[in-house]
Amino acid sequence: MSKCMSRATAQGSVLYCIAPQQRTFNTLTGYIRQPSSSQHIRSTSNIHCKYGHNRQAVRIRNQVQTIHVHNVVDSSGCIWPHRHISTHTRQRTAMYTYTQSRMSGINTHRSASTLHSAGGHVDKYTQTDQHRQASTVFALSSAPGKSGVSIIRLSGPFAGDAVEALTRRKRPAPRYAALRKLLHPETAEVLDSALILWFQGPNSFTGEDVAELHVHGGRAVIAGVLAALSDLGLSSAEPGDFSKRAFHNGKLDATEIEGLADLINADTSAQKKLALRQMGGEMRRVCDGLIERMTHSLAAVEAYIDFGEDDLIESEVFEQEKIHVNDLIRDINTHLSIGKRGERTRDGVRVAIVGPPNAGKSSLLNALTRRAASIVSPIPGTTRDVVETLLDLDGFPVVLADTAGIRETTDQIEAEGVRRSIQRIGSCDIRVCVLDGTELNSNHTHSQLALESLEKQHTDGYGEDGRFSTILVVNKTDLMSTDDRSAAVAALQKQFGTTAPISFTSCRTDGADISQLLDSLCEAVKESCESAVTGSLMITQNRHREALMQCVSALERFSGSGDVAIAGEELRLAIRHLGRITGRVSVEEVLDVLFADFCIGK
Ligand SMILES: Nc1nc2c(ncn2[C@@H]2O[C@H](COP(=O)(O)OP(=O)(O)OP(=O)(O)O)[C@@H](O)[C@H]2O)c(=O)[nH]1
Repeated sequence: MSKCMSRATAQGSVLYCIAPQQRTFNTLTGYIRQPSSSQHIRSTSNIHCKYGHNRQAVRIRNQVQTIHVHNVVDSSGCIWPHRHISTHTRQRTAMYTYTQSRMSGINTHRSASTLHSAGGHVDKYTQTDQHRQASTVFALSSAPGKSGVSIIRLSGPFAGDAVEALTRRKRPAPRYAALRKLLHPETAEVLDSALILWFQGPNSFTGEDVAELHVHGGRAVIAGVLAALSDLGLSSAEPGDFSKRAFHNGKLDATEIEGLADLINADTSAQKKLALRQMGGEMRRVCDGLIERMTHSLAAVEAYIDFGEDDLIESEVFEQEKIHVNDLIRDINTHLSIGKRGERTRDGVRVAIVGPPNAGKSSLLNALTRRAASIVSPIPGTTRDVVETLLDLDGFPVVLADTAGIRETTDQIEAEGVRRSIQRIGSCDIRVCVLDGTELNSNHTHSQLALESLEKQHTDGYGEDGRFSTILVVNKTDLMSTDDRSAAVAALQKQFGTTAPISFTSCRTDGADISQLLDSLCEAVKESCESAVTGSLMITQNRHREALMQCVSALERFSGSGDVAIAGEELRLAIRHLGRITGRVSVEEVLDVLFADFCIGK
């Protein structure tokens, strides 16, 4: 085996490393406790060692099979003991530590040969050590870019050591902020003065050891600290890494993680409230309650299958459980019947402004958003496609869409726009149908066509929640007389009934009057979300809805089944569907209940 000698120098210290020339051997870093010195020594080859804070270690990165590190000689002539280091190919990082007490026993002024013959100061290599650094992740947890303070978060078994290596002091007491200087572990360069928070696992967000470094939010500071952590052998966190660790350590379930993501993305107060509720575990509690009930039923059915013939379990058990399951179906359907309020609050209520050309739809969108989001012109058919913009209406998120004016046309592009408008009428939550008040009483064909499209898409004008989900807007009131208004109301009520909300607006460029419409729209938007913010259950994602619906289907099959074994399978399937929402369900749960409730084995 060929050997190479690397000579490392830095600020007057010299370290000689003699190591085999291994194909896969890339980097060797060491933390050598040296009370008299904390200088960093960088090798001229790809090996480098340094004087670190509290212990000596030799870390080998990359995929290394066998490393022989022979004489390591420091500047004072000491030869560090011979060692033979073997690692696995799959181990990315191996770490060999020398305890403080043993190192302090080494007389650094003794001759090289004396020390060499003394030999054997290597601590036992532990499997855990190999993975500690690599399995510890770090990331900038606050928004990137310049800021007053930025937070870098570390999570994993090496988090505390990393803090000590950066500060060259003991880690702070858990949950107490401590002001510390951060120093580069190799160069001792001052990186920043930071506030450090230490959370001893499992009492942390991820359930692991976690440290937060509150550094000054300059780009160079952040880059310096991140590079130092990388130099320490820690891994950069993947997106969602911290939450994933929290999930795997049982700190958060899937719905709470979704709530956390929603909270971070919340733009309006309603979205924030909804996210906080979900993050607080409301969905989990509902699901856990339902799963518990199903698990009891399954336990009873399983017991009947296994012991029914021996008359240990009464034969009515199956029928009794069917009653319980029917109650479950009713309860889940109640949750589903609340509609898409949670999803609307999370993703925004879809409001479409529809109507004939030139009625003032784009003008209205601009007045509502208070910016020129859509092109306004006296030429009919200006808007060709759906123009979407986001609006915060009294804390509720709204996706407001301007659409092409509905009319018969031979222009292919405009016809496509009209098709999209009609499609939007059918798919949105609330329709705002804008009509030109000056043309309404003259049986204007375009207005009629737009109103007919509304009726076709939404036969009676009532939405899934049983409320009239279309607001009729009579625009250009600045050009209308009082008699015109009364006639417009009469005409619209004749077509849509007296409960149809009608608003009068004027979108003149020199001052819009849309207050009446704003009130109606706010009310409609609130109504379409409200129970999600205040009510008992919020289904915020389509996947929740689908899982609940699949669960109900399986429960219905259970109820309809005459075969207890098949019915048991359906119940198991129903539990699995519900378990997918929270990401937690296991066979053990069923076994636990089975044995606890029936005392089998007596
Ligand atoms: N006097 C008056 N004019 C208005 C009012 N609202 C809109 N207009 C004018 O009506 C014309 C058409 O307005 P738009 O907002 O482009 O109408 P639209 O419904 O989007 O038209 P299309 O793009 O063809 O569908 C423009 O000249 C506007 O300035 C209003 O309340 N009063």
